[in-house]
Amino acid sequence: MEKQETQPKEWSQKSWETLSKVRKNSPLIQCITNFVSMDLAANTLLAAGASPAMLHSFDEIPDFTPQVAALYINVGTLTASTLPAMKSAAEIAVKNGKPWVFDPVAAGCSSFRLRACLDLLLLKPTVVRGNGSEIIALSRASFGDTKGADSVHESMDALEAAKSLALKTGAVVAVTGAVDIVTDGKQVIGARNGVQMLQKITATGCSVTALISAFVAVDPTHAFEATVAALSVFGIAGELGMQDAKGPASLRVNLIDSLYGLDQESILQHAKISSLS
Ligand SMILES: Nc1ncnc2c1ncn2[C@@H]1O[C@H](COP(=O)(O)OP(=O)(O)O)[C@@H](O)[C@H]1O
Ligand SMILES: Cc1ncsc1CCOP(=O)(O)O
Ligand SMILES: [Mg+2]
Repeated sequence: MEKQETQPKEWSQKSWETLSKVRKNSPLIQCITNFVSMDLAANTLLAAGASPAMLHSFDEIPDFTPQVAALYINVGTLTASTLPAMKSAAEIAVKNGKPWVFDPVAAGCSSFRLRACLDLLLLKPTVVRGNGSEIIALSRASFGDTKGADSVHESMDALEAAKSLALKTGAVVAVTGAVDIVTDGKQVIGARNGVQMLQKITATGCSVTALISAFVAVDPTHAFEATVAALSVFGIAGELGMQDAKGPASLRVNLIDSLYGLDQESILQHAKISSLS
């Protein structure tokens, strides 16, 4: 039977329902993430109702990773000594049927980092979320056309790269920017929530990937829909937070407050989700 496409109003309802489920279930999310993002990513998860644990020691992974609802891996401050823990956690998550979500920060920055990201992709992430330059680097398996952790591409420039990466890896692939794109290689959904000022706060990308992990944790059989919902919810929190922000520092505070206080009416009113297929 042909799969029914979710309509725009259903997308916003789905976003609300998934946030409500995160609040109700408070999923435990293991985050192996970079030093810059630890604070904002953990606070994003707490504000959404999830339970973050920034545990990254190789020695703890065999005991701890099987207990989590989802695993989040982010290579932002990658070193040769931190990579084995990431690989081990991903393997254990997959072995235990837990979803894992990958943020390939600055994937195209160096051959070391690109190789590490391509190796992690072989360990079957459920979702990959990056900016335009990161997704293009992974899809072409080439480094160079990038500016560290920041993107030199619009998200829409990475649409074909995202589709091809999704087909190659079997992961749901999300590209953020003015339009957040989510694809499984066939279906493409765009979420147009968010404000440009989010780019002026470090680790907002890392934090929205952490949020995706929590949303996927409570709806693992619908990772695609959960990813769309998380991106839209984070963007709406940014829009509401921007209303009385004076700049990046106050937006950072307001973002967390808005996410914490989001209600059904605000989500249904503000969500801008549509098909790009
Ligand atoms: N031009 C923009 N307009 C609105 N929202 C944006 C814009 N650029 C980025 N965002 C939002 O900022 C957050 C971080 O995305 P992005 O800056 O692409 O990630 P990264 O920090 O990994 O490069 C996402 O929620 C995204 O939707
Ligand atoms: C600045 C920086 N350098 C290494 S990791 C990192 C944080 C990147 O965060 P984001 O990808 O969310 O902008
Ligand atoms: Mg990033």
